[in-house]
This record gives sequence, structure tokens and C-alpha cells, in this order.
Amino acid sequence: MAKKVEPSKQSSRKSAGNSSRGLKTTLFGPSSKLVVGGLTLLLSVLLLFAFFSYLISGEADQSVVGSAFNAPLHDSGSKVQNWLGVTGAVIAHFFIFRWFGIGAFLLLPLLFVTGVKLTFAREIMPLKRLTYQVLFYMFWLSSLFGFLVMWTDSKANLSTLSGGIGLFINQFLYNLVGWGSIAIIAAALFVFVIYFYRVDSLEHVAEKVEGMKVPRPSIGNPLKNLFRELEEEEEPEPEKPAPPVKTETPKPAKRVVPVIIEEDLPEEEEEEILPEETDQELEEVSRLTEDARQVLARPVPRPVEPAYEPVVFEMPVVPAKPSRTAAKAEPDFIIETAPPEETRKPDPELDPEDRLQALGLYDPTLDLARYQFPSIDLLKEYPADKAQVTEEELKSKKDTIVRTLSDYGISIASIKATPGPTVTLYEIVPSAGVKISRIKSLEDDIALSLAALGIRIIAPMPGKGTIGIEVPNKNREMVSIRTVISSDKFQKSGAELPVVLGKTISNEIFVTDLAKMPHLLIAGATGQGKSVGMNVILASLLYKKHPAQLKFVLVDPKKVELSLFSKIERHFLAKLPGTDDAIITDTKKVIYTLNSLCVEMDSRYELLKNGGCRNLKEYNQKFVERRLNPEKGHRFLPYIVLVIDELADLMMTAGKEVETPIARLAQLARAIGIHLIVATQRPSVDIITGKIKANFPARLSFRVTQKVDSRTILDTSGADQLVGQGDMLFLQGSDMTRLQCAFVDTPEVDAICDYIGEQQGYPDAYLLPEFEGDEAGNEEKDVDLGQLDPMFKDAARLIVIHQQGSTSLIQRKMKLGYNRAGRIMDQLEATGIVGPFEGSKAREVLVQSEERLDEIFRELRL
Ligand SMILES: Nc1ncnc2c1ncn2[C@@H]1O[C@H](COP(=O)(O)OP(=O)(O)OP(=O)(O)O)[C@@H](O)[C@H]1O
Repeated sequence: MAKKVEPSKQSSRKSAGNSSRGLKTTLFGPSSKLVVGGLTLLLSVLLLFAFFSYLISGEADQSVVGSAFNAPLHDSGSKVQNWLGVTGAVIAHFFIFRWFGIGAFLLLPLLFVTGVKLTFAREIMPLKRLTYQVLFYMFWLSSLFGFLVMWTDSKANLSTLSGGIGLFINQFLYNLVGWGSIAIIAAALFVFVIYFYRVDSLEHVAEKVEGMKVPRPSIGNPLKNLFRELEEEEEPEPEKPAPPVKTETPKPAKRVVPVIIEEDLPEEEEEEILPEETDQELEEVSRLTEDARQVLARPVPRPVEPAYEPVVFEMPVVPAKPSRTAAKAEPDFIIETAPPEETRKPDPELDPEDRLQALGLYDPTLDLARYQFPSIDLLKEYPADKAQVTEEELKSKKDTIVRTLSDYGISIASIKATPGPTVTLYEIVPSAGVKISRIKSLEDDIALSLAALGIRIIAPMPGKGTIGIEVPNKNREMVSIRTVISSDKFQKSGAELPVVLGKTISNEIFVTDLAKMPHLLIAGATGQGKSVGMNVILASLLYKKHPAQLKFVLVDPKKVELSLFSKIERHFLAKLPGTDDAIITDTKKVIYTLNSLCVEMDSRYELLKNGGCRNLKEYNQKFVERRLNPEKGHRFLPYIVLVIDELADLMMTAGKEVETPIARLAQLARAIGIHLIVATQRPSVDIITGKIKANFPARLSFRVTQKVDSRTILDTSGADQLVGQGDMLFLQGSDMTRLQCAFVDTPEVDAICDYIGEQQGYPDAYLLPEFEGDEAGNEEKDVDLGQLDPMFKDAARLIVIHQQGSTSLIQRKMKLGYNRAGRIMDQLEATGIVGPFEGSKAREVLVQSEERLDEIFRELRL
């Protein structure tokens, strides 16, 4: 008998280990960093007040502080003048008076930077270097002021400047070398500067001092910048006048100086993709769009042509940009010292290898650099559920099979049993002359004699020359998700989107790649394990992918199945702009979302085409290697996995409106990293239509109630003979595998989502392109020429210059949303600048020159 696993029982089986894990996660997890960081920031501000007020009222507080530890607290507290009371007075007294003097103020930026780093995971300056500097300058300033105090003999008034340590050091040095102590203090600074800032020549320092130059403002150390600036001055660009004065040093990202020759890449095949154009009739759906066809048909990835080389980002310190201060103070110097070759120097630097080395690979995960993948400890262990098939059971079943076959006159040469978690596979080699079809026809008789449901005969076993008989075990073994996720096979999987489904009937862990499927159709009668299966798939992806690499679009018409995942909205979910919930439950929104994904698909194809790549992997690889320029619209593209929990509901309520975009996505989206997982409990032909089925080569079936359902989903019977509770058949291409799905309980999914959700996320879910329904589109067709879009003129000029009537061109170049670009295109049509919509082709541009365009603007009084 199959062993039932009751979810309620399982939840109550939460061990003490789990709670200690929770405690560990709480204490050392990201939240603790946030708490410590926040407190450090607060401390830095409080100390600033305490120190500052000590400078004003320190003298008056001296006597109180002296007796603070002897007198009752409320007494000393009431007498003290420090803004932070007796605590502030005592702390400031120690740091300033007893120890470092006003050098103690340097501790505050150190605390602040540490606080920012812990709280926001952002290092505004290198913490380690800052710590060394703060420590050195604190002691050094204290010593210098100590010397001044001793020299001026004003210990009584000014010892706050140096603190006790400064005075002590100076007393010691004075005893040692007399007034020569100042030389030692100066030498200490000299040695520190030379070694710490790696100065190898004093020449530039002298020049700098002569030129009275001020180091440019920067968050870095001023001395360090001074030397960096001097380095830059050594490589000026003689042929160009000094560039316009800039107030800020450009950030590394802005310094990227792309020299892309994008004109080399054909743009004339861009398509018009207005909503009404994408929503074609079902017959049209099967046609590939031009872009997609081009991308898919491209035989091999184009080698990096010279035209692409410049796409690589510029090195941070390109000599073409003398700093603002250099331009102002020493322009002659810049012009005189640069040798003519200097202007051509960038050539060798354009080599992608060099630049890659200079800038390193682009890391898409940097935004959430502290993101921690969920740990295996969040998943439960089920030691008690490890049921083994006994030898006795194996033997008795073997005997029964052999007996039943011999009753029908079929003799067997050999028989071999392979026990799995749910079923045991008996492989028989029939004697010579036995017809396979005879054995197959005995399926029901064998089931009868074994008194077992779910017997499946595979005749012949592909590639084995045997006949397989799958017989369910008396006690089934539950395959826990912990076992499969922690397996080497999954952990070391090199798949793009690794998914571990469970175990095969020979007890092997089954890992597959969603990116290769490329879409998955799941069916199964109610209560057979579909939701568990989907959770296993989602959990496997969450265990292997960073939020920057993967986004889910979750459609849950049943409203409860996927709701647990709402916690990871800001990490892993994608949604339509302007919507509150990332998990879509409303049919109308499903239609918009599907169409929005189609828009995303089209724009991704365009990016791939422009980047000269055949698929998302190549594209992202090129982007990571900095061979694609973000300023030309290129960006790192995460995989998008669309999960539809119940297709039947949607097909019943929206029919073709959902079928069309699903079919379109399934047909085209594989190359650009959009993958579909669609589940249904009613695998009938009106739900899984021919159009949908044809585009889902990978299918997963849990137990279904009728043979005909099994045929609909798998094109063969078998799913009706499964035993339920995660017993399933996985069909990929022509390979069918029987699997026991791993089991993941709701509290486990909850724990994973909590773990991710508690970490720092993006400000919002990943936003899909805007899409509005047909009604909105039709309303906007009546163009009011009195109210043209503010970007109308720019868009018109863009279209005329490129001679290409494409909405996506406007979208991309002007960084506009899809709807707005579409509206502008309508206005361009209404003003006679472009022709009417021409299906999949770009619109004709009716204005040939900018002069003519200016005339039109004048006529329109623009
Ligand atoms: N892989 C599995 N291993 C063990 N038990 C399982 C497994 N999958 C499902 N079960 C059992 O079957 C029950 C029902 O599973 P599940 O909720 O996934 O069914 P379902 O097909 O999604 O049903 P519905 O369509 O009604 O939502 C689970 O509560 C669990 O007890």
C-alpha cells in the first residue's frame, strides 16, 4: 500500500533542529547586519554631538567627569553640560582629553563608513585603507599637537588638542632627542605617505605644490587623488582643447566611452510591433517574426568583428580627459608634454582583452552582492521515510510474473529486478521466438495476478533489448527535496536552468535543464502531486539562480497555490508596471501580461539581432565580457520563467486571447530566455489545443483518470496507470522516463521564500514592458493634432534620419515605453510623416529630408 504523507503531520514534525537553524539565521543573517549597521551609524552621529559639545563645554565638565564614577549618576548627570549628558561627557573626555585630542574626530568617518557598508552593502570608500589612515593620522595629529603644546608651554589650555597620548609621545621623544622630536614626527608622515600612497618620485609633488593645485573633490583620500591626478596629467591629449569643465569626477560607469559603430549593424529590418499587430489571428501566430527568423536562422555566432571591438567599455583612466583642475591651472603643461603618439595611444587599448583586463567582467549580481542562496538546512530531513523493498517482496513478485507468463505459454530466459522509490522494474529477456506483442497484451493479467494497480509494460525497453515490467512497491519511499537538492548531480549541474524533478525508477536523481526543454506542460488529476511538482521546480531554480539571473512571472488563477512566492517579489518576480501584486490571479491581467511578454520577446530579439547573437546565453556572455554597449540599449537579460498554475481556467474564460500569446511565446521565446511552465488538471483537447501542444515538446504527467487524457498529454497511454503521490512520467522529445517526484512541503517553501524575502532586494519587482488592451489602443487612434506628444518632434526627426518607421526604434533610442511610442507613431501617421501600418514590416517613411520635416513642423506650428 502506498504510504500517504499528510502535510499537517509533516509540518508538526518540525524538529528542534529547525528552530535552532532559525535562530542562527536570525543572529547571523542579513537582518543582523542591518541592525548592527544602523546602530553604528547612529553611534557615529551621537559621538559627533558628544565630541563637538565637549569642545565647547569640556572644561566645565572636567570636575564632574572626574567624580562621575563615585557620585550617584543623577547627581553628575544634572551638573554636566555635554549635550549627551554624563555618558557623552565621559566618552568624549576619554577619547579627546585622555587619548587622541581632536584627532579623535577622525574615528567618526570610520564609524560612519562602516555603518553605511553594513546597512546598505555599499562601500563609499575602501574600509581597510580608511582604517589604516584613521589610525595613523589620529596618532600623528595627536603627536603633532603634543609637540605644539609643549613648545608653546600651554599644557594647561591646549592639551585638549593633543590628548594624553600626544603629550606622552612628545615627552618621551623630548627626553630622547630634545626638540628634534618634530623631525621624527615629520619623518613619520613622510614615510607613511611614501609607502601608503606608493609615491615613487617627489618631482610631481613639488610641481603640485608650486602650482597650488587643489586635489579634485572625491570620496577617496585627497593625497591619493593628488597622485592620481598627477598621473593623468602625464598623458594629456594635445590635439583637443581642454574639455568642458566638469564639476565631478565621472563615475567608472559613466567613464565608459563606447566607440560603437552601430551603424554597421542593419537596422532596416526592424519591425513595427503595435498591440494590434501582435495580436494576430491564430493562423498568423505560427509565422515567425522577421527578427526572430533572422536570429534563429543565423547559422553560427558571428565572430567579433573589428566593428565591434570598440563596443568594449573604456578604461577608467583614459588620458583624453584631463581633470578640471589640470585644465585650469596648467593648460600649457598639458599641451607641451603630450607626445604626438599619445593621441593614437587608445588604439592598442581598444583591444577587448586589454579592456576586459582593466575593467574585469561585468557582474550582474553586483546590485545584490550580499545575496545569499538559500541553505539546504531550510529543508527537512525524513529519515524515517526511507522504505526499502525487501528481498522477499522482490522474489515473490518475480515468481508471480514468471508464473503468469508461463501460464500463457511464454518462457523467459532471464529476469532482473531494479527497485526504485515507488516502483520496481523487472526486466525480462524472453526466450527465442516469443512475440513482444503477446507479453504486452498480458498487462491486465499480470496486474491481476500481482493484485496491484499501476503496472506498466515497456516492450521493448529502448536500447536494452529487454521487456520492462514496472510493478509498484508495497511501501514507497518518499523522495525528499533535501536529498535531491543536496545531491552532487544537482549541485554540480552546469545547466542554465537546472531543475531536479526527483528520482528515476532505478533510484538515480533526475536533473534536467528547463532552458533546453524549452517549455514544460504539466498535467495530472487533482491531488496527484502537481502543485508539489511545481514547487519542486521553482525551489530548484531558487537554489541555483541569483535574483539578477532569473525572474518568474507567476499566474495563479486558483489564487492560493503560488501565493507563498509573493515574499520574493522584489528578488525574483516580474510584473506589469503599475500593478500591486506580482502574482497574477485575474484573467484580464493574464492577457495583458502574456502580451507584455510578447513585447518583451520582440524587444529581446531586437537586442540579440543588434548584438549579433543567436541566443540569450551568447548575448549575456558578450554583455558580461563588455562587448555590448549599455548606452545602445543593451542590458543583461535575466531568464524569465512564466508559470501558469491552471491553464483550464484561463482557456475557459479567455480562450483565444490566452491561447494566441501562449502559442506565440512557446514558439519563439526559447532563444531569448523566456520559458513556460503550464499546468492543468484537465488535459483535454479543448484545453491543451494542438497549437499549444505542438510547442511544448517537454511534458510531465502525474496520474490522470482516463487513457484519453494520457494520450492528450503524452501521446500515449501510461499516465492513467501511475500510482499517484508524485508518481509521474516525463516525456522529452521521444524519451519517456518514469519518475518519483521529490516532495517539498508548504513550510519548506515558506522557509525558502522567507529566507530570500528577508534579504535586501531590488526596489521593485522586475518590470515588464507596458501593454494595454485593444480598447485602449483603439481609443487612442483618434489623434488630436492639437495635443501632440512633447517628444513628437524628436521622434519625427529620428524616424526621418533613419528612414525607418519603427515603433521599437522610437522606444529604444528615446527610451520611451511601448504605449507612448505607439501613440507617437499614430501621430506621425496622422501628420503624414509615416505611412500606415504594414503588418510585420516597418512603416514607410513619407518624408525624405529634414528640410521637408521642418516645413511640416512649421505648418503644424511646432
Ligand atoms: N512527490 C510526492 N511525494 C509524496 N507525496 C506527495 C508527492 N506529491 C504529492 N504528494 C501528496 O499528494 C498530496 C496532493 O498533492 P498536490 O497538492 O501537489 O496535488 P495537486 O495535483 O496539485 O492537486 P490540486 O490540483 O487539487 O491542487 C500532497 O498533499 C501530498 O500528501
